Amino acid sequence: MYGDISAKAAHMLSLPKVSDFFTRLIQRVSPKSYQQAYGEVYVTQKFLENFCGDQVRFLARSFAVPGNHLGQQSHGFRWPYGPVAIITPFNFPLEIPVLQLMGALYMGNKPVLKVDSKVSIVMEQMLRLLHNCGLPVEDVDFINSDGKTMNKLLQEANPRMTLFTGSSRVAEKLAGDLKGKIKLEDAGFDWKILGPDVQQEDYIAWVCDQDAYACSGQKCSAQSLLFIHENWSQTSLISKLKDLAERRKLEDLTVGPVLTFTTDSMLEHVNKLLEIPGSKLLFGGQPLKDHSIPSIYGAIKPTAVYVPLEEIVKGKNYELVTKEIFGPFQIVTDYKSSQLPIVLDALERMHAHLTAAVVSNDPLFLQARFYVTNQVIGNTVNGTTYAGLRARTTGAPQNHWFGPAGDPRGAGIGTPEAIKLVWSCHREIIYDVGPVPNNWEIPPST
Ligand SMILES: NC(=O)c1ccc[n+]([C@@H]2O[C@H](COP(=O)([O-])OP(=O)(O)OC[C@H]3O[C@@H](n4cnc5c(N)ncnc54)[C@H](O)[C@@H]3O)[C@@H](O)[C@H]2O)c1
Repeated sequence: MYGDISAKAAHMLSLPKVSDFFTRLIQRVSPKSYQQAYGEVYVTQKFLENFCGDQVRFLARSFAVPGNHLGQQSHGFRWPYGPVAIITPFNFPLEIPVLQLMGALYMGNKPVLKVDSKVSIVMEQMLRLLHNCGLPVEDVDFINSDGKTMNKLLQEANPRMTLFTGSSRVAEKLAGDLKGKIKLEDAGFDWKILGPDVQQEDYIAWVCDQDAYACSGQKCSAQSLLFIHENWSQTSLISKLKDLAERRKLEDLTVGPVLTFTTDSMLEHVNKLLEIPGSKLLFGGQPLKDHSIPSIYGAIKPTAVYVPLEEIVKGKNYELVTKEIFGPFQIVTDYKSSQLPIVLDALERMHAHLTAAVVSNDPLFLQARFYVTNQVIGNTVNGTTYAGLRARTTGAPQNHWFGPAGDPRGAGIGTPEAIKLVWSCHREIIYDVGPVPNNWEIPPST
């Protein structure tokens, strides 16, 4: 049934009239450019296409292992949790709730869904579309509430599993309140390393701009810290980055309102960083002008602050530098080859290992081998890591696993592996039907 629902819903979302409706609805509540909002609709549609036909059935593929005697065999099953909850943030009003909701349903659960109330109209409309495509109305409960009310509901209803996507603060609170019966997709302080091989400067500057500033930096995968190898100092990468950032404008929402930080709080953060010795403002650092964005939201120009590497790793600065600012903001630093171990130490100390990019086509730089201690991939743990010249931190489509690593509570989104991991548990049924051998006698007690 869910294969059929997915096929119909994928078809509906492929109709220009419908995809345009959802794109514009997303834009109304989560300010981003048309292209970025459309990206959500597109990924959602492709995800639904992936689970048409028998693909939902195949998600629950089981296996059997021969037993010790005739009639015995063990079967491993992916088993649903039953009553589950899904909590999702404001920044992806369609993609995150649809992908997680359908994953929960595909694996046979009964979910209650709570989307951030600022943006939940998008999912309300999408549920109507899904009902129209055959989703039985009793299969999903949809609640609109604030966080406090949802917290109470979870504690009273006691779902067997809750999937939380949002800030680390709420994630940790819920992990305690729900006694660990939770999977998390929480904050990202995502980094990118430009390796020693300098090439394709324009392309790499463009990807950096998109990663840091698209959706005004309000993606959990947004580039927050950029490490640039000293070989790039001969290039005009920074000035290109500045030019690209300055192209962004409020009129088309290529930069726009920040929903969870005010202008003052972001500028105060910039000023605190500028007190660190050797740091400097590369560009931005000013409020947006000529707008009517209410002051409870933030509105700043795309901003980059340079902080020297040796200052970043100092105890007193580290926490400040690695604070997630959910807005158009990034830290930039540089490093020499001999300083790679310091870079790796800075990455290791981060608490949220979500996305990362290692921009290099030098395989020895990318890979770690046990006798080379300072290479990147083998020394880091981020769940979604892009490696190679075209590496990015954002843009993970439905065909890439997206989620943190290194935390047993870490969830994933999008792929069959993510769905099976998050929305089902392993159950083994050992069939042992006999026959009991004809000559069997009661053995001595053991
Ligand atoms: N890892 C990921 O996949 C991912 C994806 C998107 C966003 N994020 C993170 O989300 C954050 C931004 O989103 P946000 O500001 O909406 O996050 P948030 O934590 O404030 O809210 C997330 C959701 O939790 C609800 N909530 C808040 N308090 C709650 C409580 N006590 N009990 C139950 N529910 C509660 C909110 O109403 C909302 O629906 C950033 O930190 C970002 O990195 C992570």
